[in-house]
Amino acid sequence: MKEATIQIKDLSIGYHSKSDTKLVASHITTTIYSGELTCLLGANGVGKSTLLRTLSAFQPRLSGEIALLSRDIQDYSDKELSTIVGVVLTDKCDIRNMSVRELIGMGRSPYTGFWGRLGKEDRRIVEEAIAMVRIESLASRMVHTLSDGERQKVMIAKALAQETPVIFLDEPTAFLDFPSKVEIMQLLHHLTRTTNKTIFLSTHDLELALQIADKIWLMDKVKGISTGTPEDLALSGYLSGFFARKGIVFDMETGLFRIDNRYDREIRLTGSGQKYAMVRKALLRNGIHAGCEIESESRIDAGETVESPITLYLSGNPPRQVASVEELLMCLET
Ligand SMILES: Nc1ncnc2c1ncn2[C@@H]1O[C@H](COP(=O)(O)OP(=O)(O)OP(=O)(O)O)[C@@H](O)[C@H]1O
Repeated sequence: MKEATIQIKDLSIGYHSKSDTKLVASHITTTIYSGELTCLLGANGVGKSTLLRTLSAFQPRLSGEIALLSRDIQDYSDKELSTIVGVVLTDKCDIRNMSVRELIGMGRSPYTGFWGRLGKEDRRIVEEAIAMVRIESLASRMVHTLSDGERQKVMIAKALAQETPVIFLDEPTAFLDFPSKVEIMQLLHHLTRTTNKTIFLSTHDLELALQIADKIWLMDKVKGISTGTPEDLALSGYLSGFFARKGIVFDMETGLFRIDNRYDREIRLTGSGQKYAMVRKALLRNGIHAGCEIESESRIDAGETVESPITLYLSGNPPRQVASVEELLMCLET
């Protein structure tokens, strides 16, 4: 059953220095639920990391309330918090002389003590975390030899080994290649479903978040934080307004953003299926709007199957068959 894990009321976040206070965001009132993957989106510098660090008690709030499992987060001891909240930050840690398995084992320290020895059950949990993130091949490597993406996966496994009901992650997909981004987001989503964990992460991977997250938080300097399912945010117009820029359009049919390529030419395109779609895409990428609805003297026939040739009917020229999209684009250039 979904529960309100973290309740935030009129929260202000930012930084105190000797001379003044830098307010990053204020009047944040919202709730994070268990069994859900919540993704925090927002432009560079808007305050995502500051919010994550404040929610995980790594830095003090300026004002307002943060209740974790119905108790003010300030009232928890560090030890208590380490069994409830696991945090994965983007900061690169300079860890030397430690293997991946040992580092993930440190996720067990809330239960064993910092230098504590891992028992049989702890070791089983570590292996389980390694298997969940699919990094068996890295387990015996030394941490300082890993790539950024590999290290990111290891830090996620460490958080999983910590077995906390709440996990905060600051840009967990930042250094990952596309398949790994999808894999990690799906894994985190799956975990919320199977273990009822509360997972809250910041990301710039908009498309992935819109397709995988249960809830989206849009953070904006002027509008503050808007929250909801990706679909409700789309229907209310928040999403399209949030990322409104020249050249980006929000497609209500797919609920995703797409690049609005500008075009200065139009051409009739016939054919069907995948080949038609790919030829149309390539032409638009090159400033030519093509489609079966367009009336023009020249025409391109993309054929009916992937194997069919593409035929170019340029006015005043005999029909010309081309074998690839690349060749078609070259013909249109000349
Ligand atoms: N220690 C600090 N002291 C003062 N200001 C800070 C500190 N750390 C960050 N800031 C400022 O707070 C604001 C929010 O920064 P934050 O790192 O939270 O943004 P972000 O949304 O995570 O950005 P990005 O997407 O680029 O990672 C920025 O203006 C940043 O310069």
